[in-house]
Amino acid sequence: MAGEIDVSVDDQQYDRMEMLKAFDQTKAGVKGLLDSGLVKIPKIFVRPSEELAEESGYKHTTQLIQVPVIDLSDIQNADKRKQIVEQVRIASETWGIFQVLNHGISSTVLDGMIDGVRKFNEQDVEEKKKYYSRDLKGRVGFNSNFDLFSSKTANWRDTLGISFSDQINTQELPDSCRPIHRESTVEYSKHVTVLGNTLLELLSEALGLKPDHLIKMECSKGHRLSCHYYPACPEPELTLGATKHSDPGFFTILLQNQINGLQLVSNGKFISNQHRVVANCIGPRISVACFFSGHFGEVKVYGPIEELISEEIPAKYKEILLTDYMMKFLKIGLDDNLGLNYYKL
Ligand SMILES: O=C(O)CCC(=O)C(=O)O
Ligand SMILES: [Fe+2]
Repeated sequence: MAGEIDVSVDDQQYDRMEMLKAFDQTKAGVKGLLDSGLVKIPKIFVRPSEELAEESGYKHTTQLIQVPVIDLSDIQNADKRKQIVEQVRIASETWGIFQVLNHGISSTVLDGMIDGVRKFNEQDVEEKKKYYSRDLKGRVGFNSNFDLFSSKTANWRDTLGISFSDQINTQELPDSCRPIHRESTVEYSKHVTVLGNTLLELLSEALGLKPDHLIKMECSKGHRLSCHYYPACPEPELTLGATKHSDPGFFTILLQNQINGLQLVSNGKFISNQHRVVANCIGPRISVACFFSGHFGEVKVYGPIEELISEEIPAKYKEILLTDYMMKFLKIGLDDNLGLNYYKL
């Protein structure tokens, strides 16, 4: 139990590393802290007020911002598709994020996934602990803060990561998927792969490429579901659910329950949106980020697409080995992580 190890705030004897280790050793995550009855958040979660301030460029969730919304119905109709591709181009150039409607995934499948994440996190803690792991290459692993020991401040969330290869075979999945309701996760993964390929076609067209260009580059070859659980926080004004970062990988499809929390900053052809998640006094907020990032250990080299380079628009990024890029991202952790910017020419 989290309560057995003292991770409470103590200004006199604050040893951050010891506190991080103690927290990690509970294997019960942030939810475990909350269940132990704490009313003040441990210091490892407390952020400097400047970082938390609205002035840091974020729109506060109470000022609801409207990201571009793109309706995918009638996508096979040539005229409608042209309009959709144009919307995707504009949204990707200016926001780096958009919401999709009529994406073809039923609410039964979406709710099943969210419900599975909730049940996993709210099951008997001893059962959940069996999945606690810091092996970032593992197929299935639960932990609190993958970057716990490299980040400046811990995030108020727990995450179950599940990696899928392109061919999903239920039987091939380890038994450890059971607690998160293997069937609903597999079902969600299948649907999100179809949607991912649809989006890759639209993104290819929006870049002026053949529809199958990005799919042929194997941008949707594998994906990892990061199933986040943001427990209600007793002092949400002192911490964050997730530090400001932009995602690794080619693109991300995000599913979330009814509780808001995602905040955006828009920067400057298709941008990688920087975002962070606030902590809430209500909860849990549950989200599932599906990262289309190829496989870990992939020896494939990626660089700017030839068709998109010219004398006027020279290559802006170096060629990279996918595995090196992903390992670098994970080593740095979320804090202000700008992903591809480290590979600018
Ligand atoms: O929970 C969210 O809304 C966002 C999660 C996220 O940014 C991530 O997993 O990279
Ligand atoms: Fe993210």
